[in-house]
Amino acid sequence: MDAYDIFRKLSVGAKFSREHNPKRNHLTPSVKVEAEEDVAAPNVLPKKEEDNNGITLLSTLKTETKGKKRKHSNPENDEIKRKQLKQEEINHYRNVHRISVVGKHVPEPTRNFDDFPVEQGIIENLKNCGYVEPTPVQKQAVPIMLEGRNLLACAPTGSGKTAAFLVPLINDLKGPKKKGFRALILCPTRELAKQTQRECVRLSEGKGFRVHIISKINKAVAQYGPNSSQKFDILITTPNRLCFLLNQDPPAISLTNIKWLIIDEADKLFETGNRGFREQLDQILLACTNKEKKIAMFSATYTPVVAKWCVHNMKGLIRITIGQRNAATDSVEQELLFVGNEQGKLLAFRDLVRKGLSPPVLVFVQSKDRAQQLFNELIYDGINVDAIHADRTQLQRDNTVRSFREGKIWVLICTELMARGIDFKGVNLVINYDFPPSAISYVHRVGRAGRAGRKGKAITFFTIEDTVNLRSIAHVLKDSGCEVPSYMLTMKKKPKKERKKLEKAAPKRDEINPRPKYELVNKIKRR
Ligand SMILES: Nc1ncnc2c1ncn2[C@@H]1O[C@H](COP(=O)(O)OP(=O)(O)OP(=O)(O)O)[C@@H](O)[C@H]1O
Repeated sequence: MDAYDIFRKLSVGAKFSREHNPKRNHLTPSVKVEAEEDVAAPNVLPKKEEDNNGITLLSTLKTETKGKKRKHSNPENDEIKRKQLKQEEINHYRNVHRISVVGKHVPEPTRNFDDFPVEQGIIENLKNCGYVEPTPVQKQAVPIMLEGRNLLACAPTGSGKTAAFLVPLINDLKGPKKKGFRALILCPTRELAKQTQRECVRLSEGKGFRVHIISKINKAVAQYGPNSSQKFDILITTPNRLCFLLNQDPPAISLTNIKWLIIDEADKLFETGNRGFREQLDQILLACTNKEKKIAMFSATYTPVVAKWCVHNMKGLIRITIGQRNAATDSVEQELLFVGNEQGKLLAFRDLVRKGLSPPVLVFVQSKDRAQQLFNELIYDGINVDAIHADRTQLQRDNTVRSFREGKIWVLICTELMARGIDFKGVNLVINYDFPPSAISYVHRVGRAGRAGRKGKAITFFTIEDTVNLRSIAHVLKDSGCEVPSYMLTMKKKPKKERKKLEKAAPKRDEINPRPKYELVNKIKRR
């Protein structure tokens, strides 16, 4: 009996199925070799996708499964395979943290603070701030800036963008030098500049940097002028103040040694007209003559004009976006409340107070006058309230911000001045008493609550006159997972001209509870 006979005897009654024999697939050499070779073949190198600007989309790595097959793996193929697996792992990590990148040779995101290739002292400072893990924008922006790359970063409000640019900047400047300013951080408001200065001092503790903010113009003219000792390192300022110094004859400040130019709230600084800073920005850019300088732009909102400028003017640019572009932070519960008319707003506000407000609360109005009018109303309701706007002196503004931070003021009425960047910890509620002038403004305003992962709430009053932007703002709410009536989403889109008009000038509104003049005067006097 040969082997064949033995097999037949043993297998009587047994059925063999090609499909259900697991060993077959496992052992069939052709299948196994094919799979291995497809991955290792040279034609599976990351497929480059050129976007409109000729930039490579690295996060869209694809694996081609068809192509030339090689019978034997070699070290070169193994290296390609290793690189590809690594890239897939990086892509996965980015997806988990909702990081998208556009650019060539984008460095991989850093997982933990201890992995940041920066001086240990800076890591200690981060930990001393109570930060446990880098936020997504920090994970990706820090390694990019550490490689000295130009960057445009868009990440939600309250997601830690300030530390994302300060950490690499502090590390790169190494220590104090007598070379004049080597880093310039531009912010749209003085309040934001002060806040950034505080964070910079905290994160650079132990380094001995001189972190300046232009507060008194006259003092600055003497301090930074041609006869200065150049003992400066980092300048944080608003464009207007800086341009004032640049416009002196001779210029009262030199930006020739600027190595890092950081533009915070970039889309605001790129706005034209009297509400924006475009002209000033152009002048500042011209004054930063160092050819080696790097530029990093940050904002919670994205506008095409900024992206276009960056693509054309920033060599080797990398763009990063965290989450969905121009979306409100998802840690804020948002509500749109129809209040009929101006009187309805005051009633609705008082109703909220009656039901119980949990401070701190920020209330946005569209103008200085209306901030004062609302203040005049609320102060007599026994609410611990104050107002901040451009007509108040610098000292008053500083005191108000401090009192609000310290919890001495519970309700702070403010204008668009405070919409961007200001980090009041633990703001529980934002009330848009006056409807925001645009969806972008809405995103920034509601972003004063729900910062650094905390929860918050935003209520936006609207009247029959606020329909121009209702649809786009309703979409922002919907995109961040909040409920909105379907009619708002399907409303007819208003012409761009009307929307632009609103961005430039606030609509006319009835005074907040007009009263006989003598009564108002008495109230203000008693303040
Ligand atoms: N890694 C971190 N872990 C925890 N908290 C952090 C971390 N990084 C920053 N923060 C805190 O998060 C808060 C928001 O940070 P930051 O002001 O930088 O936000 P932002 O992204 O610039 O917001 P905006 O767009 O409104 O300007 C701050 O209170 C900051 O101290």
